[in-house]
Amino acid sequence: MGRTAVAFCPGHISGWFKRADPKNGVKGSVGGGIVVNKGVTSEVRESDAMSVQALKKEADGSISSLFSGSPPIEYAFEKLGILAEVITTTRLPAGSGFGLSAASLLSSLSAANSLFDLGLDNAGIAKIAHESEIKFNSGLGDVAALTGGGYICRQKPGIMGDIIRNYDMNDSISVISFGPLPTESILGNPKAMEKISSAFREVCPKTPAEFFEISREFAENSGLISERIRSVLLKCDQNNIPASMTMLGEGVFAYGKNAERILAGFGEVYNLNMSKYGFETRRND
Ligand SMILES: Nc1ncnc2c1ncn2[C@@H]1O[C@H](COP(=O)(O)OP(=O)(O)O)[C@@H](O)[C@H]1O
Ligand SMILES: CC(C)(COP(=O)(O)O)[C@@H](O)C(=O)O
Repeated sequence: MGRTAVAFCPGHISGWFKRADPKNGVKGSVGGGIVVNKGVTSEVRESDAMSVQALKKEADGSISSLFSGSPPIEYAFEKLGILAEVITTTRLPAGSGFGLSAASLLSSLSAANSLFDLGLDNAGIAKIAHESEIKFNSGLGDVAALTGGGYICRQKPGIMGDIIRNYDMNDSISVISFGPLPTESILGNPKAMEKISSAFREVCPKTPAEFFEISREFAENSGLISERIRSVLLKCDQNNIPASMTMLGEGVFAYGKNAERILAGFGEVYNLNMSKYGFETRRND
């Protein structure tokens, strides 16, 4: 069996976003989100063929297969001229607004950097990951968000854009997901993106409460809230629990110690905390 390397990248829940104006040349988005402590662990193994296997860790600790093949990762590895067997593992549901496309890219590239001694730094890895996300419409701002931790406000697009990071989101974040909302299906829908742009406000939160207020106002104006999301949001409102829709996934994220109990009435709840750190470049240590 060939040599292997392993790396982790946190997830990222977007609360609000807007695609950046391509006129300024830098592709991506502006908006706000939370870097969360659960994400993707990637194992990269030397191989004479490229392959990607995505696995999910279930609540009982068992491992199930999510899917095989990941165009964004395969593209990034091809750009680097490397072949490898990549195995990603996550506790979180794919395609559900946790930024797992970005997290799987960053963790697998970080592990590859170590395994093949590529000499890339954080910015070098983020650049390739961001380029892959944009090419496959699998995300716009998650890579930039995951270059650090906290709850954030991205004021300029791209991985070198201005990002305000706050770190006082100390209570738990509970999330329920009713199923995937393939990011590309929204980003590739001009009408949906027009409504999303009109819902966007150029404001940045100073507190966790403000973060959820901005997120919720955006979600309400985005046209994306489904009936199932609406029923969860109403229950959270009745219990004074800050909550909004996970962007882009058919789910709800809610804040504070009482949130888990309220969300549990609707299905499986993922318990998360804000992560103080983003992805870490594994060097050839
Ligand atoms: N855990 C994962 N492992 C490997 N590739 C992934 C993973 N999650 C997402 N991807 C890749 O990113 C693409 C888009 O995923 P997306 O719907 O954006 O998920 P998310 O909303 O969690 O970012 C997927 O089709 C897949 O190619
Ligand atoms: C919201 C989204 C465009 C997609 O996020 P996800 O579905 O989690 O990949 C994100 O990349 C952002 O720019 O904020």
